[in-house]
Amino acid sequence: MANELIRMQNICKHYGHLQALSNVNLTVHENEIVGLLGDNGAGKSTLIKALSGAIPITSGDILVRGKKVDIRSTQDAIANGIETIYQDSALVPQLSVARNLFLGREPLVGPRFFNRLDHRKMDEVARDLLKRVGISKNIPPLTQISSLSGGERQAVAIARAMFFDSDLIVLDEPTNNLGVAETKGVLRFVRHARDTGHSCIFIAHNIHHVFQVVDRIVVMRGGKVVADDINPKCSSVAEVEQVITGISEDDVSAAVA
Ligand SMILES: Nc1ncnc2c1ncn2[C@@H]1O[C@H](COP(=O)(O)OP(=O)(O)OP(=O)(O)O)[C@@H](O)[C@H]1O
Repeated sequence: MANELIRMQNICKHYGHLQALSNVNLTVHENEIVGLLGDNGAGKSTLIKALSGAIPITSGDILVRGKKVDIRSTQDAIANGIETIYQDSALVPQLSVARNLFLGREPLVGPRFFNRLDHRKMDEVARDLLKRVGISKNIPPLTQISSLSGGERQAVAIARAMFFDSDLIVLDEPTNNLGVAETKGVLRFVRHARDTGHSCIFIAHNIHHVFQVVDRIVVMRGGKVVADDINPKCSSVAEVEQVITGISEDDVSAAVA
């Protein structure tokens, strides 16, 4: 088993009286893709938001490579090697692909106080990166994000996480609303991310997509982890669906009879 990268330990989150997470434990190893599944309201997004610094947790610990860390903001998460890509990817539609790849971390040239954005470097890196993730053909780095398809946008967001060498890339519903070819592209990038030494947490409602890429499946229900070691190679989609809903085929037959 590879080394442990991230450990979320006894995580609790209350929204007022509602307990969205109760004593959740989640571990991700180096070079591992973990699929996080659960029905609506199971607590997946809350857990991921806690890991990415978007919301504070009520109690619990987050450890990176065995060391306790304090993640209170997106910057804290990024500094700890955790990059989260949401459904809408947090890209700026009016800016180019190259600018979006460097958003908030743009390289500068020129003397201090008189420096300016290093467009040439951004273009060079963007061209190389797009080629590496396989979307260079029709997309020059100066293309505006607004003219890209959903899948291409996801690819740019994943490329950004890979370029900044995030240890963990969290993908929240990356295949939602995507066509067949675009979905294939995103799944390919996820595999590519693992093959180049990154780990991923992959959240999706479409279990078939999850089965295609992940090494291990974790299931949440009612704010708790109810299974954390499902091997997609040894389980069927129907079995995992049962774990997600907590309802067995026998229960369904009995209710219908
Ligand atoms: N900002 C909030 N304020 C109050 N309650 C919230 C808030 N965000 C989420 N919740 C509640 O916390 C619980 C877990 O929600 P969460 O969004 O984490 O579930 P999820 O598994 O991501 O669901 P989905 O797949 O529908 O996105 C739900 O009961 C939800 O209503």
